[in-house]
Amino acid sequence: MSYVLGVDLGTSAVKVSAVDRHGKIVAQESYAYDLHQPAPGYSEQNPEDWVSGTTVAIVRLILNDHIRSEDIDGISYSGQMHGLVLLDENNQVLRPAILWNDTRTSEQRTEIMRAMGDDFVNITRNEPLEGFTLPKLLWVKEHEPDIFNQATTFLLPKDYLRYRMTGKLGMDYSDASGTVMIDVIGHQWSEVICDRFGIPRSMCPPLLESVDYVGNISTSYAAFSGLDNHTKVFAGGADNACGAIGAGILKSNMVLSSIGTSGVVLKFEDDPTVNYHGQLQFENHAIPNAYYSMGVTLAAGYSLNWFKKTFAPDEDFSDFVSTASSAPVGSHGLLFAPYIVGERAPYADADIRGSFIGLDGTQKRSDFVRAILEGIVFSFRDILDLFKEQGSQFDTAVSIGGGAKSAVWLQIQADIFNTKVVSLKNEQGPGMGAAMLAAVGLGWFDTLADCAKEFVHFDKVYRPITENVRNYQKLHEIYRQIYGKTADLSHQLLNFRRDL
Ligand SMILES: Nc1ncnc2c1ncn2[C@@H]1O[C@H](COP(=O)(O)OP(=O)(O)O)[C@@H](O)[C@H]1O
Ligand SMILES: O=C(CO)[C@@H](O)[C@H](O)COP(=O)(O)O
Repeated sequence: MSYVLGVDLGTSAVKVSAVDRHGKIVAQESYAYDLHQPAPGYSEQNPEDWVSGTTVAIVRLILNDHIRSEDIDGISYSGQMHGLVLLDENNQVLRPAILWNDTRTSEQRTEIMRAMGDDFVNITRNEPLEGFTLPKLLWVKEHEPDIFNQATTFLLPKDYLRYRMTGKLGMDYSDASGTVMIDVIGHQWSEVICDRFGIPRSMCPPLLESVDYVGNISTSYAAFSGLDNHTKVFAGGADNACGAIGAGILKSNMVLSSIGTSGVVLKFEDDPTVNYHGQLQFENHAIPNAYYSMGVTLAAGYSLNWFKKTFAPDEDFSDFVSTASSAPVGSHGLLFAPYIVGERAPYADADIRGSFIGLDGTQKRSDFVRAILEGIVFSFRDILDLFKEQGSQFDTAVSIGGGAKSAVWLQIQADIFNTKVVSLKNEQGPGMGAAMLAAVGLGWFDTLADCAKEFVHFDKVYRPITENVRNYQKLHEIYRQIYGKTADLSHQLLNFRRDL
């Protein structure tokens, strides 16, 4: 037998899938780790937890699922994006990783735009939002100069994991574009940006294509994990790029709707000159010389998790979510705006906070659950509308992530998008994308498109229901007003908390 491993290094857990030459997931193991929020807006993880979690999952694949290490021919990765990992001259981690959903960097964001304005957006094709890596580097430089001065390299989460498994430093373009430090079209670190913000060019790791072979599993990691050092390691990609590949989004008529901790609406870009002026993210793809754009809802599955953890901690997740089907479309007049950790798209506002609007004494808990599912999809619809304003047309939305496990949520997506929604047979978007990078890297297929034909299979189709579409259209008109009408109140309340 011959397998590849797709390592999906997520925010809540790492999932490792063993995939055969036909794209069948023969075994899968995962391991959850903690998120540390030491202050409002802060979000950190210990990089060592990623390494231990991945190793536990691999050991379980070998011992529990009887995947023989000599059969594992390749490994690649899908990684949570943007997180800053700082290493010293001995490649030791200097501080906890500052993650994509950490919003402490509003001042640095303003500073960057003040210094470079549109030039910055023209080079990186993105605004320097709080979640991205450059503002995090500048925050450390300003607030922890001793640490910054010891730093000789920075990496992103899955690059650190790959380093620990191979001893090789590098970063692929799809993840590097999320640092907002590369010239996206020129495919290189931007000297202008590094020089302007005093980031030594030597801190930037070598750039790789996602399918590039970086080396074999090192002897020391093989001894630690039970892997064999014949296993070839390929660079891997940003989770959203891998999610798109694993969901077969290889043409611009399809849109990806991903409900993980964060939510993503993503489009394959045929035209690299399209300009969203930073309102949407524009990134290098894991497919060589291709691009994609996306809008991110910071708290998608996270909103649902928060509600469940707070009000129904002991219930089974699926049972809890399915209670939404006992509430009607529109949740008896309850709307939820999912801005509970700030927002990125379409409102790049780290200080906005969420709301329930239309609370009524007759509403039940099921209305709240449904309102959360609906509010997240209304936020996705806002992003979809931005694509449509630029002339995009879609006939299919492919739904991935934990949220795609729920039939009621899939139907809500079809009704709010007014588009056919499909789920995947192997609901493993990013992990499958990672496995596909290894399969192409090994030469099992010539291109990712060829690999998709063998690996990606659609499952159920959810079609819009006309009456629901009409009602959701009316509700979306109301939902769209929430940001403008609550922004000032949210900002005042956040300042109140900060002053305590
Ligand atoms: N059975 C379920 N039905 C609907 N949503 C679910 C279910 N199980 C988990 N989720 C949602 O999926 C999210 C996790 O998705 P996942 O793609 O695994 O996230 P990540 O890669 O960000 O860790 C959770 O935040 C949760 O809200
Ligand atoms: O910040 C972004 C994309 O720009 C997030 O999508 C992260 O990449 C984390 O994703 P999940 O852990 O929610 O999948």
